[in-house]
Amino acid sequence: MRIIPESELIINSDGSAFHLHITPDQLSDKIVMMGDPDRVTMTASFFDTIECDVQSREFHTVTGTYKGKRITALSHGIGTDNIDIVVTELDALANIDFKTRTVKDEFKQLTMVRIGTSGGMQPHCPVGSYVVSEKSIGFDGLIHFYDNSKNIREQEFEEAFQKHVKWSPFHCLPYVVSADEELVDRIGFDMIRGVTISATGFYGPQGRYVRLPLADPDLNSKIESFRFNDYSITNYEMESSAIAGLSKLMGHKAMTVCTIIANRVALDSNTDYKGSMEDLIRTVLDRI
Ligand SMILES: O=P(O)(O)O[C@H]1O[C@H](CO)[C@@H](O)[C@H]1O
Ligand SMILES: O=c1cc[nH]c(=O)[nH]1
Repeated sequence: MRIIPESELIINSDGSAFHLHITPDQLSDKIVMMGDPDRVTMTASFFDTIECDVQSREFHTVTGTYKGKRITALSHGIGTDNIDIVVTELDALANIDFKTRTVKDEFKQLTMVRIGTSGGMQPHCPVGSYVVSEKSIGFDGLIHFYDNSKNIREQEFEEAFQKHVKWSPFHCLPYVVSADEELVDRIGFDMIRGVTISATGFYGPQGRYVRLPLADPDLNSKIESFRFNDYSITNYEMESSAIAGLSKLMGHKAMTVCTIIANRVALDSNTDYKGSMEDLIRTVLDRI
């Protein structure tokens, strides 16, 4: 049996995972995750009991109970590079024996729902709407570092997308992955379903022109007009592709749902989204 070296999986002296700083017993198998550490505080304010509250860098974790369910809420910060850390450490907390550094005989499946903010790319995703990422397109390239990614990637969709937008050879190959179907049906049954791009930045990589001119100023209009079967691209955010991809490779269930805070077609935005976020968090907590 492989013993995972200390350098590959760093465990702190208190027995916690290197970045998340939580111990295996502090993790529930039902997890809600979000970029903003303060959103974890908001989520925990809906809990009936709090078991632990741990803060380390941008990773804020609270485990507690909500209507009798044990749930962990945690912040992952911004970007798919953080998701590599978070999902790998969550999986390790659940499936690796930290004492023997070996993979446990029995697999524990985690359920992860990301509750985020996002920019709408279609008129039917206005500010304030909730969009479930039925599929995600990763502009980030993270999944290509792992073996077997071709088993979970939707290559016809990827090829059609690259052709339509005339994808630059300077970028990583975009990958398409689906969220967990059962989870999407259970949690997002009354929400807008769509295809979400996980971008590698908020400005240029999402086609925002502030001061630096864009390499391809027409990319967003090509993204808006792209169709594959009945799918159109609905929104931009920065993590769902890696969450869906890594979870699928590891055997966990995951999905992302976002409240739309800017619409790139209507050119409007709303920074006062606390109420809409609170409603979305409560809905996910009720349904997870
Ligand atoms: O509101 P969160 O969950 O952070 O999600 C979105 O907001 C951040 C950018 O402002 C990115 O993390 C993006 O994915
Ligand atoms: O436009 C947006 C809004 C929130 N988060 C993003 O990544 N993009």
